[in-house]
Amino acid sequence: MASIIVDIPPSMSIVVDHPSYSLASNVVTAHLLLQFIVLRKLQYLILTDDNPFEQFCTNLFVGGDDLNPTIINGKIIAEEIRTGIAAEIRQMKEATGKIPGLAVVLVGKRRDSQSYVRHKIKDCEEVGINSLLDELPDDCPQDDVVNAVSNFNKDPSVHGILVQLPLPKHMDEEKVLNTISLEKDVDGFHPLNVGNLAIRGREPLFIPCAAKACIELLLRSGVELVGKNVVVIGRSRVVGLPTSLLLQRHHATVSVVHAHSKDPERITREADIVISAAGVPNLVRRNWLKRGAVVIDVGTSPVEDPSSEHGYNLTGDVCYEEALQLVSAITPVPGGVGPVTVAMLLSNTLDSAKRAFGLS
Ligand SMILES: Nc1nc2c(c(=O)[nH]1)N[C@@H](CN(C=O)c1ccc(C(=O)N[C@@H](CCC(=O)O)C(=O)O)cc1)CN2
Repeated sequence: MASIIVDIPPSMSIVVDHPSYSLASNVVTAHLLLQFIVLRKLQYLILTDDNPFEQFCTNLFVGGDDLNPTIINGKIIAEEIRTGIAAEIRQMKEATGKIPGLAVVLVGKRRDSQSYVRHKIKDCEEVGINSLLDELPDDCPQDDVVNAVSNFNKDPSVHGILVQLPLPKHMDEEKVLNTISLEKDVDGFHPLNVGNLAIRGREPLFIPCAAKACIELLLRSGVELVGKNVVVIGRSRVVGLPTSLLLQRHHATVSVVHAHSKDPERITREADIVISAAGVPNLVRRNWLKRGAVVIDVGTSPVEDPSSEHGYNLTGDVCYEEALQLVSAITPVPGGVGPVTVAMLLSNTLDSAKRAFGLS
């Protein structure tokens, strides 16, 4: 086992004998630890793996309960965005006599997908977007989905098309998404839109909604991104990958943690901002977080709870109660990223209609 000896002040010395000793190479931290030992008249201090050295010291000496974290309210932010979109659509209607149209293809009867699609259609109605829904059975051939998309591609009243994911296992998601016309790809999942998001100097026509929602939540909460260490947990097509790409466009230093990452706790603990999109309830515990970090929780997993109204609770990736004790800002689940994701879909659909009507 490695050890480190720090002399402070001249007559005293401190020996840290622990695997996470490298964190202690920070002399300020060592000073703080020594002060603690002297103050409490301790003979020795045991550091365990879930109580790493630096985090332990930071929590002790910078104070543990004075942070008063900001709860970032996604419902209010989404409402503000929708109000702006509704006003623009009213103006558009006055100027052109036309409104934007969104087409949704829903395959199967997954309850979560049905619920998300309902949210999308309801929010479309609220802001004045016309919505069309094509529902297909779980066991339909892939060609039926491709045909549904192709029909919407040809329909001039449709400015945005989305295929609700995930698709049933027998379908090739990539092939289906490739059939969506680039100009109507309001989810931003078409490989050309993703590729253009990844390349500096290129502009994708659409950016995936959850990625946009994360950035919107951060910027509207006054969180600076330039030069910040951001850890994105998860690398999915829907959230993790596009969010990591979009953050780089905002000049953040981005690390992506995934199922094969070694020591994800340590990597995440170094982040100023953590965006978690793993879909694993309560994955991120207190010891994953740096004091004062900003946390955006994209996870929404149903966790069984017979005492709740629907028999389950929507649970985020981040252990909320634990995180509240040391973060500076956090999004709740529900009521955080989800509603803003849908607002971003409406915004992408409006942008698409503006392009089609020559208004942008
Ligand atoms: N084609 C797509 N499929 C999927 C996407 C997507 O962006 N495009 N994302 C997710 C699901 N999703 C949108 O489709 C989504 C998830 C969650 C919410 C939301 O508002 N959640 C609420 C709670 C809702 C409830 O109570 O049921 C919240 O977090 O407060 C909206 C959209 C996968 N598929």
